[in-house]
Amino acid sequence: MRIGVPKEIKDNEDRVAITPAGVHALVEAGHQVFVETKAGVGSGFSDEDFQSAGANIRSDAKSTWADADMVMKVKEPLPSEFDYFRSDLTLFTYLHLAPEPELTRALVETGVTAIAYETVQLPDRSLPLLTPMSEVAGRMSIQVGAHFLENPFGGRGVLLAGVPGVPPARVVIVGGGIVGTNAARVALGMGADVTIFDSNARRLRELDELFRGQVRTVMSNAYNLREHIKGADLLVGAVLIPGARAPKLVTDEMVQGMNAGGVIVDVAIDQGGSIATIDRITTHSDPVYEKYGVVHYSVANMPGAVPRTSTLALTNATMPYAVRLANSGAANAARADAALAKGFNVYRGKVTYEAVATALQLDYTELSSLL
Ligand SMILES: NC(=O)C1=CN([C@@H]2O[C@H](COP(=O)(O)OP(=O)(O)OC[C@H]3O[C@@H](n4cnc5c(N)ncnc54)[C@H](O)[C@@H]3O)[C@@H](O)[C@H]2O)C=CC1
Ligand SMILES: CC(=O)C(=O)O
Repeated sequence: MRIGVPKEIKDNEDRVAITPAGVHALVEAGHQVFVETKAGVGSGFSDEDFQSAGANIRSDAKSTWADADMVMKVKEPLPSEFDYFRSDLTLFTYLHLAPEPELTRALVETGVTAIAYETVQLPDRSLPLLTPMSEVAGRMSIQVGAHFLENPFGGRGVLLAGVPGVPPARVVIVGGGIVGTNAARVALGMGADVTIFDSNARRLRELDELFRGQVRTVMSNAYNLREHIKGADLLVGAVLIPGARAPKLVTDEMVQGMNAGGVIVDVAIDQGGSIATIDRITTHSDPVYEKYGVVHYSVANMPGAVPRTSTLALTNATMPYAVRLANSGAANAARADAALAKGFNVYRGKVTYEAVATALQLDYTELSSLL
């Protein structure tokens, strides 16, 4: 198979979908790999590094897409990339289609086989290709929050840890999965007072054990959220219902109850956001805006700011699946691997992931009926 890896074009997105080690694995298995020039530079990989591993360097995005049977990316294609879509193309990347009707329509109309990293799901319900970036974004959410809590950056001027005689900042995390757990770990490490919400009682028990009672675990419902968000300094949105639009759990009124100069980091923005006052996706170039006196941060590609760590972590997870797709072709790989089949969001012009179809009010077709 011919695999194309374009340079990412989203604002400050310096991750790349493959490393020289990944190129080596694919070439060893008998495939050809085209990497767009400078695609890896932001992650510390030069064209020569890729060439030495066996890649063919392409001078532009057009030929990288056009000559490939499968394109591997990090972020969802932007409108300028829709022209490259075609029915004999497999696209393997983050897609987050539930809040993206335009992209979904383009994939359906062109018949691309669109496999989303974020919905590949193992039998234990874990999401192996989302997890590494959720680990990164969860850890980053607290460091970003601490930064914007500083007075010169619009915050109320509190130190997460406080100091002897002055209490620590209050951090509230909504969603106790991978993002939430990693956020809690860093917030605790920095000395903050941490409260974590989840709607799953078993998860709350696990968190209580994991953090040995050092974080407050609270059942997620509107009443409890209102009580605990009141007076919070930093609020992290970290919920997920795989493939679906994020539920808006935090209302305008709850945000108004936060301390003035508090900060919201809505990591779940890539699925549409979980906080009512988050009304736009922000970028690394212009990451925050203010509403009700609270700083709002809603960057949908947070790990793109730490590309070296993120590219290595992401490709550790994606490459075994990429090799399987290249060796067998998309349809056979899906037949052989139920976890990978869950990644198929659009196939043969149909939406094959139910939560995406529901979010966008489109018809849903079971993948197995098309394979
Ligand atoms: N902005 C960015 O750059 C990035 C965003 N993300 C996003 O972060 C979000 C969270 O991802 P993960 O932690 O990996 O998901 P996860 O599946 O590990 O955790 C989600 C948690 O939300 C909980 N949840 C579901 N409904 C809830 C409710 N009503 N109230 C409270 N909790 C509820 C679930 O029980 C689960 O524990 C996803 O949207 C993911 O795509 C991940 C990485 C980077
Ligand atoms: C998960 C995701 O969308 C990201 O890492 O950018």
